[in-house]
Formats: sequence, C-alpha cells, structure tokens
Amino acid sequence: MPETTIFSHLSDISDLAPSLPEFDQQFADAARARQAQLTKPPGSLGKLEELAEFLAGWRGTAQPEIREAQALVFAGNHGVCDRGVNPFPQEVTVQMVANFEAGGAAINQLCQLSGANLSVVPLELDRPTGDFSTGAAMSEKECVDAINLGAAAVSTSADILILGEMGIGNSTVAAALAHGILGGDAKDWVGRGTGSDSDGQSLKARVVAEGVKRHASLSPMEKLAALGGREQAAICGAVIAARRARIPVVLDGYICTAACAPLLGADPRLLEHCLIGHASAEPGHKALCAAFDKAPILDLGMALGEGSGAALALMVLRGALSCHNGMATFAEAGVAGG
Ligand SMILES: O=C(O)c1ccc[n+]([C@@H]2O[C@H](COP(=O)([O-])O)[C@@H](O)[C@H]2O)c1
Ligand SMILES: Cc1cc2nc[nH]c2cc1C
Repeated sequence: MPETTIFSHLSDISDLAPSLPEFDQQFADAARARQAQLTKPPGSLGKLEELAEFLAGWRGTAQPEIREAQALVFAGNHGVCDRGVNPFPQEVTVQMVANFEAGGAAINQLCQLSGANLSVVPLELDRPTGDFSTGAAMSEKECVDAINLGAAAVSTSADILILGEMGIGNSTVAAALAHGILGGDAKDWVGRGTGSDSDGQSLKARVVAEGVKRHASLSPMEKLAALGGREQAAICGAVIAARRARIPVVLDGYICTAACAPLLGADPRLLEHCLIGHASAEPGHKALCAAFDKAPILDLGMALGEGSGAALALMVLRGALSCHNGMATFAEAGVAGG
C-alpha cells in the first residue's frame, strides 16, 4: 500500500470518530483562567477569548502559538457544467490555478498578509467528474483517491490549516451536497455563485433537485462520491488528517463548508476541530452554518472562495493569540481590580 493511501473505503471515514484525538478541556480551562487574569475587563475581548480557548484545547497547551500556518486550495472540474449551470467557462479553473501559481489571485495576497504558506493542489482538471444529475460524479475509488490526496497534502507540523477551493460549477455541487445531506428545498441551497441570474439559479435548483433525488438512498459519504467533486473530497481528507495531528482547521465559505456536509452527516464529531472563517454571501451558507452549529468568524459579504475568507480569519486568530500570550496580567502590570 503506498504511504499516501490512508483510506480504502468511504465507510472507513464514517467509523473514524472514536479513534480521533479529542478537544482537551484541561488546556482550554487553563487558557480561560489566564484570560481572567489579563489586564482587561472580564470578557471584553469577546470572541477572541473563545478562539484562544478553542486553540488551546485542540493544540494541547494553555498558550498556543501559530508558528506555521498552512493554506491548501484544492481545484477540481465538474461534469455538471454540461448542464449550463455556470456563467464562467470551465477552463477558468485551470487558468485560475495558473494565476494562483503566479501569485496574482486574491488568496495569494491574503496568505502573504496573514502569514500562511499557500499550496495549490489541482485534481485532474483535464478529467472532470461525471454529471451528478445523470449518474454518479465519482466512483468510490475516485472519491477515496481524492480524499487520500487531500489528507496527504496536510503538513503535520502546521499549527493551523486554512482550507479553500477553486472549481467552476462547484456552487451547484455545494448546493447538491447541502440539499442531499440536510434536506429542505433545492432552491434554498442555490445562489448566484459567480453571477448566475434568476433564470440561471432556477436551472441550478432543478439540476440539484434531480441529482439529489437520483442519489437519495445513499449514505452521507456515498453522497460525497455521487454528488461531490474531487476538491470536495480532498477537503474532507484534509480535515481528517488535520484532526489526527490535532491541527485546528479554518474552513472558507459556502463551497468549503458544504464540502464537509458529508462528514457532518456521517458523524458531527469529525468536525469538532473546525472553524468557519467567514459568512459567505451565498444565501445557503447561513443554514449550513446553523446545521454545523458554528458561527462564522467574519461577515464581510464575500463570495469568492479560494480560501480567501479563511485566510482573513487567520488574522483574527493571530490577534486572539497575540493578546492571549502577550498581555500582562493584573499582578504583572500592577493594575488594580484584577
Ligand atoms: O465559497 C463561497 O462562498 C463561494 C461562493 C460563490 C462562488 N465561489 C467560487 O466560485 C466558483 C463557483 O461558482 P460557479 O458559479 O462556477 O458555480 C468556485 O471557484 C468557488 O470558489 C465561492
Ligand atoms: C475569476 C474567478 C476567480 C475565482 N476564484 C474562485 N472562484 C473563482 C471564479 C472566477 C470566475
């Protein structure tokens, strides 16, 4: 078995949660106790305090640091583009990968600013998945191969993992995964993507409804193969590999969160180490975040993908830890009232 092969079957993942590292409440409590001693009114750093405690519990230390931040952007192409669901042509995926590699995309600027090491992982862009509305997007083997590639891309020495994606047509794939796992109406999970008008969105909703109906009897991980794409599968693999190394994950927007819906459906414990970087302008993201029981860190009206909102959220995490580790306590600073 090659070293990078971690999973052989989709069912390997559904059964994984009990064997994975868990949040260590002892270190989170120690971080909370430190927060209470820092020179500020109790709770005045709001969510920054919660984030410091979250990172402490997952990293297994009362004073976690982000020395190495890894950003992974997975790119894939989708057979469902044959249905005309995407305003931009499919070749934009490979062209944007070239742009990432040349440093010209938004994610390059935001990773540079936030101090993340960016790697772009194109996944067989010249061989799109099948059209999920007429058959399975991927076989189990194709899906497991992409999961394993995603897992192998994670640097186990990282302190935090930023995840993003690029794939023309994948807002339709995201809607299909969300609808397929969480139910509701197809149209509630469909949005503009890269700029679909109302007719385009109606078409997307019809295509999503057809696909979800076709694959309705499958398990959540089987739905990842049937409705998803390679970048969605790779995101799932990276999430699991990060968990094994106790690395907290920052998911990006709608597409990236929806990619993890099969993990949620399989076992919500698989996502306990994940944060959601920002609230996407895609309308379905709100319900998705509610189903994940996670509040996005930022809400800036963005809908770009690429990991851009997650890279921005990294700066908030850095802010949380700068205060947590660098501030003086009341006793150290001789400030009264602590
Ligand atoms: O993640 C999001 O919140 C998001 C929302 C809308 C669009 N996108 C990006 O736009 C592309 C998918 O849009 P579309 O219209 O081609 O399905 C894909 O490359 C995503 O990275 C991403
Ligand atoms: C130009 C462009 C850049 C993107 N980045 C992520 N998705 C994208 C889609 C398009 C069309």
